[in-house]
Amino acid sequence: MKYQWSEIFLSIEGEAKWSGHPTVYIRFTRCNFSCKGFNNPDNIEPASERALGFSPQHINTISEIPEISIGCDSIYSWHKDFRHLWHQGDEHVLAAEVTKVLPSYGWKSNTGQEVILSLTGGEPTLHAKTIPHLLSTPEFNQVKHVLIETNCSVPLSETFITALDDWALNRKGRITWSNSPKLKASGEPFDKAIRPEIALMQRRVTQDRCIQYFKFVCRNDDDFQEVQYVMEQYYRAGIPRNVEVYIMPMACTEQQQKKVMQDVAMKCLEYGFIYCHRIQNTVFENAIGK
Ligand SMILES: Nc1nc2[nH]cc(C(=O)O)c2c(=O)[nH]1
Ligand code: SF4
Ligand SMILES: [Mg+2]
Repeated sequence: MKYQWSEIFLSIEGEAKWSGHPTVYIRFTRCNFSCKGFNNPDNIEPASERALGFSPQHINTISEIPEISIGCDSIYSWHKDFRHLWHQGDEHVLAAEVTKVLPSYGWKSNTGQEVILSLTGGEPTLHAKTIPHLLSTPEFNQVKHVLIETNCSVPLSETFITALDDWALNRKGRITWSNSPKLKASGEPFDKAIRPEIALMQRRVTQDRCIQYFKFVCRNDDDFQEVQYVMEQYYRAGIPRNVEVYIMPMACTEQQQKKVMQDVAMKCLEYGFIYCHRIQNTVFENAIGK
């Protein structure tokens, strides 16, 4: 099967439940959203040279991309102007790239710590038809924990869920659904962004093999109120009220994160949500490949 990705890297998980855990990321290409509203009060076109501070055409490899500070910080994985930087190949080519970045101890360290395989993007569920085949490739025999970093807005097929469930049962593995539904501030329309039936579908992966949480990007009280409203829609549809809800400061850069993190942390205490720092911003300046 054919795969298309923009980067593969090893880092510590920077966000939410598995923060700090060793993780290999496959950043797939394409997204169904563009999230132009993030960190963009002046409504600048995020793919323009004015917003980026550089022209994508002049970039030859992904590591040359400077810090992105407006819009989606993963724009290079889905915007057509970055297409020349993408990679493609079959599952063996992709798995070989993953193996290159894996720590010398492989998928499990001597202390028993598992390396998470994070499928991110872009929107990784747009590749759902090919993901089960990828997970069954022999190079991934030792993978025990797959994290799907999704915006929870792309319908999931019965076939995909069954395949993930079979993989988890046979492998004694786990699937984490890391959901980042987009609020109004992202610029995406509510009815496209908030799809409780998709979150419910995720839970059809057998319960003891399935972890699910929600993670929202906030900067002010309006955003927190919207999270409350949005979660109510998920609860009504059948998502249990004890599901973990994380709030991340709206920030592409560490500077932006620093500016709002204290307010966001205090609001988390007020509303009863879990504060979620973007560790990769603080530790690695949100650099590409970290
Ligand atoms: N360290 C690190 N953690 C992450 N968690 C989610 C990420 C993403 O961009 O999907 C990400 C990322 O890009 N880097
Ligand atoms: S859904 Fe995620 S990857 Fe897609 S544009 Fe929005 S922030 Fe970027
Ligand atoms: Mg990132």
